[in-house]
Amino acid sequence: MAPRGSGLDWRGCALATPPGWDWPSAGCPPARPLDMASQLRLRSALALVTGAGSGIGRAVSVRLAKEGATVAACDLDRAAACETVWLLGGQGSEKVAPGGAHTAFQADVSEAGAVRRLLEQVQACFSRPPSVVVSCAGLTRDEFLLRMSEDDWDRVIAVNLKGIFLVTQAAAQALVSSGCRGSIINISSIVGKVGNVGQTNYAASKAGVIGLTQTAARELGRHGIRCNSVLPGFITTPMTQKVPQKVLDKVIGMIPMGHLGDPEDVADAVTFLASEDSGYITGASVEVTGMRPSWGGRGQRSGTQMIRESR
Ligand SMILES: CCCCCCCCCCCCC[C@@H](O)CC(=O)SCCNC(=O)CCNC(=O)[C@H](O)C(C)(C)COP(=O)(O)OP(=O)(O)OC[C@H]1O[C@@H](n2cnc3c(N)ncnc32)[C@H](O)[C@@H]1OP(=O)(O)O
Ligand SMILES: NC(=O)c1ccc[n+]([C@@H]2O[C@H](COP(=O)([O-])OP(=O)(O)OC[C@H]3O[C@@H](n4cnc5c(N)ncnc54)[C@H](O)[C@@H]3O)[C@@H](O)[C@H]2O)c1
Repeated sequence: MAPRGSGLDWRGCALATPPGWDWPSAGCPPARPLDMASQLRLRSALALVTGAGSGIGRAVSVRLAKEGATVAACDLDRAAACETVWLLGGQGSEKVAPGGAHTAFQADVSEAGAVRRLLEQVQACFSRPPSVVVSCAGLTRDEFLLRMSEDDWDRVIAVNLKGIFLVTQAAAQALVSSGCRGSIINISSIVGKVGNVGQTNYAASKAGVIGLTQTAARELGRHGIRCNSVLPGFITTPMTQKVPQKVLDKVIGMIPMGHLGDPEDVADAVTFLASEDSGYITGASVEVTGMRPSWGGRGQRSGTQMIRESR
């Protein structure tokens, strides 16, 4: 165990501290004024975020921490997860986050043993299961169907679909055995609903996430565990930076709001679903696309618009 005040967590990862914060002399970062604490929707929640090292997962981690959650930031890339914990600033000190400091974890979500160990480590670190679980870990291996390799199919299904099965199952088992309520949010994609050229593997994985989450919602509701999917459209992250510009130009032309979304737009929807503000919502698929649902449905608001109006 790293010495208290060393600025390092139990694994030796950098604890969330503001740049230049000198732990030994400065003590813990100042606690928030009480009135702000009372406004925090996720005060005392422990949130496990996979894919927390980049893009949407990093934005989700930052947003949940701002709402008072303690974040267990997991990624295949340990250094990236540690960087996210660092970015969470001093909000993770024990003074402010009752559940303990934000902490980084490394795991490959497509491996059952790694996911089992991840949940064991999180519970050992915080003495409780995560009550909020957000699966953002994912990847693309785009190619036309006529040319797609079996390996490209297998890897995308293993991470994007099996990974969410493993994390959802392990988290639900921990919550049910401890009698705790929870909110599980799985990041799918609008592609899982409408398909996309060059993405038979990815679209299948994301469609599977929707069906998995709807079924989990039916089974886990009796345990007080809600399960919902978020379906982002094109969001500006490293994942979309690989898309040929001519394709981006085509798709942007179809987006009524005329621009790609930001990771923070997705984090808004995730935070709503993580909090009691969505206490009677489960099995839902919230689209965050800058478009009307189904890419042009008439007279409906997008998920982002609904979230913003609910504030
Ligand atoms: C009314 C219903 C509308 C439905 C619209 C659906 C839009 C979906 C938007 C997706 C939002 C969510 C994405 C999110 O989940 C995160 C990601 O998945 S980001 C990655 C998204 N990936 C793609 O969109 C695939 C992009 N394409 C490629 O990577 C390559 O084209 C590839 C498939 C690898 C093939 O490469 P290759 O060099 O062999 O061919 P070209 O790139 O030259 O492409 C040949 C022609 O095909 C056109 N093309 C390719 N992909 C798309 C596409 N996704 N949508 C439309 N057209 C596409 C490309 O423009 C070329 O056309 P042309 O010959 O006219 O130049
Ligand atoms: N960016 C978009 O336009 C968009 C749209 C819809 C859905 N999504 C989904 O949102 C999620 C996050 O995407 P992003 O755009 O932030 O991508 P990103 O590439 O920026 O981040 C993905 C993160 O997942 C991690 N990861 C990959 N494989 C992993 C594994 N096996 N185990 C653990 N971690 C792993 C990566 O290291 C990375 O940090 C993905 O599931 C993606 O499919 C993205």
